[in-house]
Amino acid sequence: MLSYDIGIDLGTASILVYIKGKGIVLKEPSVVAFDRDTNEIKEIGEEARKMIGRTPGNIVAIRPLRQGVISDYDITEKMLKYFIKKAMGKKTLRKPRISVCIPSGATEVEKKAVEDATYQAGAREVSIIEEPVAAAIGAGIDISKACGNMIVDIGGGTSDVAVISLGGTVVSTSVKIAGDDFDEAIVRYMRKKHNLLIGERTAEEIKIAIGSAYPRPEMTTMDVRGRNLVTGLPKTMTVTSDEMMDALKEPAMHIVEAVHNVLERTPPELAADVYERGIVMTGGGSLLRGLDELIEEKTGINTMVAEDAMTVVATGTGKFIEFIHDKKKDEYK
Ligand SMILES: Nc1ncnc2c1ncn2[C@@H]1O[C@H](COP(=O)(O)OP(=O)(O)OP(=O)(O)O)[C@@H](O)[C@H]1O
Repeated sequence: MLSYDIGIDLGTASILVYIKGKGIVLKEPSVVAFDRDTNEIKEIGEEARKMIGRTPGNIVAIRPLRQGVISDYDITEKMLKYFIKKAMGKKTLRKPRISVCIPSGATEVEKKAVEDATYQAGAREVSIIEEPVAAAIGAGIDISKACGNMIVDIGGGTSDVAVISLGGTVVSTSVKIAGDDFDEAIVRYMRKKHNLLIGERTAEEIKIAIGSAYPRPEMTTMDVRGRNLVTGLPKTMTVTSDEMMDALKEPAMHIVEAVHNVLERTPPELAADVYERGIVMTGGGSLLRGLDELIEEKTGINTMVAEDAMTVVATGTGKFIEFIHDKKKDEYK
């Protein structure tokens, strides 16, 4: 019978769906637009995102997940249902097995809420996986061994740092400093240093184009348009990658501190494994230029960014189903 194994990366910013044998089939913003008067859902995902700031008063666009955890249960359930249906298409005969990943800091109550919502959304079997474990599987690390691996997963709203071994998290921390904070730091820098007001979208563009956390061999520049706070008029000015390094220093160092904090609490044997095997970075935020070099310099541990850093969590979540089934088979042997 036609059935699917599905992995869902339930992110604050976006939802990714992985189907075994097909790869990533869906990537959409985790946004829902609904009518406040009738409680009726108007749009979900990309269409809902387009409605932000453009809706009449009674229609509101919300992100039902905050820091990767359900803040509005009913809406999350409907959103999950919608994405699962959209990802699977029409030809399914049997309910899918679904694994969903949640941040390592989530509570039991939050875990249960995600699990219930997924069952309600039409799953035959649900497994909940912690984000760093999913990231490790997605990055191709064999997590079934008694060997320490460090994952630094930097998303939009949260960064998870974890040492995992034998399929579970041994030590971890979750900090609310990630990709979006880099954007905010750039907005603040431009206002303070240049009296230029820029939006967060522009800040993100600057970050991706010339942002850096570590000195580059050559300086790059970018023309930035904003509003001069003194005259109130539009203004274009050139910013350099060196300036952006200055702007991003503080949030980047927060992430380094989180890595230090986890290393300090890691049992010696596992710490030795991490020193030997290196640190693997995942998530969109890890794509900031030089962040790997900064972590490497400050910890003395070889650090690399995983291939397809933005999709490894979703891929790993999907592959987790095979992992737990293999594990169950081993237990019955
Ligand atoms: N090339 C790039 N350089 C720097 N940052 C990038 C790049 N591409 C994407 N990002 C940043 O990655 C972040 C989004 O990452 P991701 O999609 O992994 O987050 P998420 O999983 O939705 O969030 P969370 O894990 O917090 O729930 C955004 O802040 C975005 O600006």
